[in-house]
Amino acid sequence: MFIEPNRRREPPHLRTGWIEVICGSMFSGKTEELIRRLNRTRIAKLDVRIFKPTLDTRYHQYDIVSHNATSIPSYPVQRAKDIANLAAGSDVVGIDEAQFFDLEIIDVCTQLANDGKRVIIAGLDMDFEGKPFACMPQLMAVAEYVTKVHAICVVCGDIANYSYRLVPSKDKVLLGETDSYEARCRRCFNLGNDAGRKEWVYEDEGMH
Ligand SMILES: Nc1ncnc2c1ncn2[C@@H]1O[C@H](COP(=O)(O)OP(=O)(O)O)[C@@H](O)[C@H]1O
Ligand SMILES: Cc1cn([C@H]2C[C@H](O)[C@@H](COP(=O)(O)O)O2)c(=O)[nH]c1=O
Ligand SMILES: [Zn+2]
Repeated sequence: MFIEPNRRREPPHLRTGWIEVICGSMFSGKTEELIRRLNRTRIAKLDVRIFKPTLDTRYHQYDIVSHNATSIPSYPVQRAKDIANLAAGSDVVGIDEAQFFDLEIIDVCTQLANDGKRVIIAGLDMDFEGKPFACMPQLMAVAEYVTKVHAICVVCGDIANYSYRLVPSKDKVLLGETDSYEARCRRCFNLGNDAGRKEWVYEDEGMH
């Protein structure tokens, strides 16, 4: 589990910010982990501002909602630079679905951290083809802390690192959930449609 650095007692002129990236495949718990960290900052009575791209309307227009139905209110914004203005005066900035923001999000997060804020940003590290997704590699490079979380492969039960697309679209951006994506391990992702569903044979016992 990520343990937060405790730097609250620094006087404001000495306060340094930092960037935390939470990344992984779909269903890996990125949003749950983001919400967990943000809730703790609210308990600490810090001024927290939370953002998501307007594009992400899957579960709710305003709230950030996990696949497990935990949620937290957010400001939907169209462009990364909108965050810079709306975050003025805050202590902590939370951002979900980072992969959908324009590349300016890297400079925006850097400036917020330079201004002494804690920036917690979650996003998909890879797209449906297993390629790095938009701003995510650069964000991981400039972050102080990177947490990679994993889902469970729905084909074989191993640790899943990939988001396998079940529908034929080749568009980079295609919103969806279990209707259009599966969490898969490396092997089952590479096998594609040939990946067989789990059917264990215990040789010792001759059981299925
Ligand atoms: N294949 C899976 N592996 C792990 N969790 C899954 C899977 N499918 C659904 N879930 C659910 O998704 C939750 C994580 O959701 P969420 O935090 O929204 O993930 P992410 O933001 O990474 O897509 C888990 O707690 C679990 O209830
Ligand atoms: C792999 C992949 C995903 N998407 C979309 C699908 C979902 O709407 C989000 C990811 O949400 P999550 O909180 O991580 O589950 O991204 C996409 O547009 N393109 C892709 O390649
Ligand atoms: Zn697998």
